[in-house]
Amino acid sequence: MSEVPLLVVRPVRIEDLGQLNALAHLTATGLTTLPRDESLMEKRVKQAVRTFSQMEDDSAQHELFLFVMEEKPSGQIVGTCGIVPKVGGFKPFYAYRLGTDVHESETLKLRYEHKVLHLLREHDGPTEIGSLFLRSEYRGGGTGRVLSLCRFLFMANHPSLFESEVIAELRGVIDDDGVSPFWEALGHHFFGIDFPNADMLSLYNKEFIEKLMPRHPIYVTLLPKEAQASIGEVHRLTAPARRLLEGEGLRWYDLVDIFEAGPILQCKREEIRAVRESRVDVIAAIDDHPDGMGPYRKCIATTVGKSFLAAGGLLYLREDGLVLEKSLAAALEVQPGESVRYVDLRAEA
Ligand SMILES: NC(=[NH2+])NCCC[C@H](N)C(=O)O
Repeated sequence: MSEVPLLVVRPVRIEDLGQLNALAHLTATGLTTLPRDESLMEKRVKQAVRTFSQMEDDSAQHELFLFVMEEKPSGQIVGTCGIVPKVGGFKPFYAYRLGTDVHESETLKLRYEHKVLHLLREHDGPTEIGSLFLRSEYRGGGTGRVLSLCRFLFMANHPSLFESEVIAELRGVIDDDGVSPFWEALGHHFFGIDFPNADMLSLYNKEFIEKLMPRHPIYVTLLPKEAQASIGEVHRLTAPARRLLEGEGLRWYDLVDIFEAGPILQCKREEIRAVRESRVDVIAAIDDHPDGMGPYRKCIATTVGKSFLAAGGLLYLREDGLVLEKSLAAALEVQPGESVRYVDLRAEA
């Protein structure tokens, strides 16, 4: 069989640690699911390995599903993505809710609508799709979409493991030196440290947030213009992720990050396009010269009962089921008679 490189998403393993640490060094400041800190990375990977091994156990606390994208046959890890089945719990999940307060005076005939940030502490939180990272050489051509969409196929396979609401916290406006206008205007006065430090510390322990965050709502008009303008806006490198998630049905309503005011997108799990439109069908044949309608470019994943594997690839539709090319079937480790879950990749040509 020809060895065409293929990219497959699979659950993280403890042996991936070294490669994940190397990957984290390619990010500017690290990501929640890919911290630039070896001990924290190890903790995350162990949490994820445990979570995958306890999927069948309803009483277990499922902390983190972390996936890696592996290039076959080289074994190189080129990207990661993750899902936190539930945020909040023992430690609350913090966010600012942007509300409107109306102030009106009959005497002066004045009416003001003030934007106000209210601190939210959520113990019974939603499912969060975590940060996604893909090596720059692999970006484009739909690979990032596979990494993002496979999380929704995984959720569709295991709905009972996830909350009915799904959120994504997107990176807010920060410049190349790690300076966030919102943090400078607000957090910095209360925490006394710079944004990258506070961001990193919050991954370990959120006690300081509880103790040091301003206790009162914040009137947005009192913040400098640049900080006001950054509320709900994303970092320029996060703009493609925002478009992708909005295309899947996630929307920004009124929640933002408490440190840098990046938007928190929300959607009901069942209303996410890739969850709603994904289908499970049986594999009729594995053939390099398939008949049937197609090919169709899909994000394809194994279904329940098999270890989770996902890839982007071509599918052909026949009356008796799907036809997959050999390399794709080999990557997904599937045989005729088994089923796969798939959804349109929606990648631009
Ligand atoms: N950019 C940040 N690190 N913000 C602080 C953490 C906020 C996050 N929503 C949490 O509760 O964990």
